[in-house]
Amino acid sequence: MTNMLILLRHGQSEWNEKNLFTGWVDVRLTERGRSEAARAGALLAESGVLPDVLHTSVLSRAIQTAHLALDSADRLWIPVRRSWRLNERHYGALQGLDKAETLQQYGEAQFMEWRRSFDTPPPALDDASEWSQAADPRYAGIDGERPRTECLKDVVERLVPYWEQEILPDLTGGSTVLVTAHGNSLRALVKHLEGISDADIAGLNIPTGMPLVYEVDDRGTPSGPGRYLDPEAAAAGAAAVAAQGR
Ligand SMILES: O=C(O)[C@@H](CO)OP(=O)(O)O
Repeated sequence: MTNMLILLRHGQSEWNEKNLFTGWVDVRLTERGRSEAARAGALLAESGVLPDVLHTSVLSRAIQTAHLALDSADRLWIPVRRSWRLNERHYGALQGLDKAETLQQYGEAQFMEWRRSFDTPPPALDDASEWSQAADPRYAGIDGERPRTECLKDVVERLVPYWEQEILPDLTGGSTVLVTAHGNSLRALVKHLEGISDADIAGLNIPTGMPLVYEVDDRGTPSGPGRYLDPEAAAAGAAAVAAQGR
């Protein structure tokens, strides 16, 4: 049996607009981000890909995106699961820094190593930082696992168990699943789904607010690469993400 999986990065956030490293900082959508999310839901409705269950991160921008998209698709009523395991990659001490200034200060090689290498995390974020999540009640239950920085490899390691134990059973049970998450948590999931190498994943960028659809078999293997419902806009959006900081 084939099962439908929709991946959706949140719409433009306040910190995407300001060009700041975001990670686990809980910023909201901009006006543009809200319309991207609503349009994503309209695309789902037009294509007849209607979600039966939603999995989101615990960050507000992904939750807002899901709500707006499901509202346009008239599917606000579907069951919802939330997990920190779908959160954006924790950006460590880069959280809150301007991308262009960081590029200028540290140079292209270091900047890209932090942004897109598979296994080099940025320096850890101090618990006393104003951008730390140390006192955030939503992470109270995961103290041993709450990161202070993460590379993409760390995200794969915390996300794949959630994919296997929580998302895949919904899919193989016959539900069309919508996952609303983030640029780097979705890069981790796409890497796992499509078997992309540690080196090649550096070149993959996920645009904001663009539904990416997979047909997945009962073992979780997709029939082919993901298909954006609006490929042209998705390519332009991905190029804009790749160019951030420049
Ligand atoms: O700042 C972030 O958390 C991410 C996604 O917005 O940025 P980048 O694309 O640079 O990894």
